[in-house]
Amino acid sequence: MNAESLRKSPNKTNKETENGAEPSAPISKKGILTSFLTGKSMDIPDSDILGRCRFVSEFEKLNRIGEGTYGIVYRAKDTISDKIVALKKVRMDLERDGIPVSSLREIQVLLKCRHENIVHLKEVVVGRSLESIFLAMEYCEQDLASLLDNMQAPFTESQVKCIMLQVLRGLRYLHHNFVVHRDLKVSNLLMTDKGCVKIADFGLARWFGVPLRPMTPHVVTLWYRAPELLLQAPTQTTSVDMWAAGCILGELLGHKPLLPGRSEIQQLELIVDLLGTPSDAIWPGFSELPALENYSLKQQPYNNLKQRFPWLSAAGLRLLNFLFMYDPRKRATAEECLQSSYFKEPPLPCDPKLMPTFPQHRNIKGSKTSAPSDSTNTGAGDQTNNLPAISDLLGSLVKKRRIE
Ligand SMILES: Nc1ncnc2c1ncn2[C@@H]1O[C@H](COP(=O)(O)OP(=O)(O)OP(=O)(O)O)[C@@H](O)[C@H]1O
Repeated sequence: MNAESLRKSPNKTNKETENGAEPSAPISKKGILTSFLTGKSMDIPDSDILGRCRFVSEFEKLNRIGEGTYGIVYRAKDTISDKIVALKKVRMDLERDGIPVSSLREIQVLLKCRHENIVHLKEVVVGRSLESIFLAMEYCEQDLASLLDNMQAPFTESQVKCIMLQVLRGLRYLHHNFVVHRDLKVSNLLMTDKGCVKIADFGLARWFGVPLRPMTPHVVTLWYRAPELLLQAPTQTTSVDMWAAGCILGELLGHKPLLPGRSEIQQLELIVDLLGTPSDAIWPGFSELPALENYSLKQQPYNNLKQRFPWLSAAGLRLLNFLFMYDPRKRATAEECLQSSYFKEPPLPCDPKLMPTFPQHRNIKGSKTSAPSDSTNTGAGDQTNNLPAISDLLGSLVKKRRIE
């Protein structure tokens, strides 16, 4: 496994846990699904809410740009508007209940999000068979993981600040709207050739509320996973995204992954090596966390962030320390980070438009791959009178799955 693929999925476990501790509600009827997808009342006719889906044959596949756990992503041209889009083919779980719950979540969250630092889901597109669904998203030329692996010179501090400000603005928007992303990492940060950073991949995202309900702890790719998740705290909040943001800031500043653990135990050890051993004094309730019943952390009294980043200003170190508060209740919020003096002192964040442009290696890398199976000519002209609504389509795919 090379650094790029490790960055993308280092020990990601249990990407979705339908049978875990998470409360769920049955989805089997079209109306319920419509309400799930839109958050609107179930008695509004589906077509009024969701409109009609276009067929994928209206898109010309250009090349494959990425493949994740839940789908293959293609660069494609919308032949009606001539615009370039990213077309993510949802990987169906035909052995089980059809459309993966992560894809339903991704559609549900993205349909409601509209922010320049969140990838924009333009529409849901269908293939010839009911089993093929595609997400047509705005196209971003780069993802940060591939960029970091391929760029000649590392980002300057002023570019790092520019990227982080955009990530934090995206997070502030999500958290204000009660969405926790839960899988923030450099490979899920995309960048346009205008220097605009977008948070992507909402397959693990959730709405949270008060009171906090238990969620499965095995989320967030290992390197970016917060200590409360590693120690199996039953509830999780937006602070898991903030820890991941701290790891991303460290990675951008240090030009390599900050905490590249190979197992959950090693991940905890790396955290303790960097930040010192937590205690009930700094993190009330720490010693009662479930994982500590069978395991004790090694003793390491020092915070080594300054040793790791000796050149970083006091404001930069303060920000990192704030993001790496062990106690999730004390950890920085996105809003607090945006106020940090680190972003107001030299070197100042560069203007996104002044970010350098990078070679679009992804457009070449995947070009040998075959077309999405439904992008062949399906006689779309004959079909346009009979387009299914998103809710009809998903309703027929979701058989008996229970989702939150
Ligand atoms: N809108 C987009 N524009 C350009 N590239 C994209 C876009 N969306 C996704 N990609 C590329 O496709 C890859 C996989 O996409 P995505 O992360 O959404 O899939 P996934 O199956 O949910 O992945 P993972 O296994 O990381 O959870 C990304 O790393 C990125 O390189």
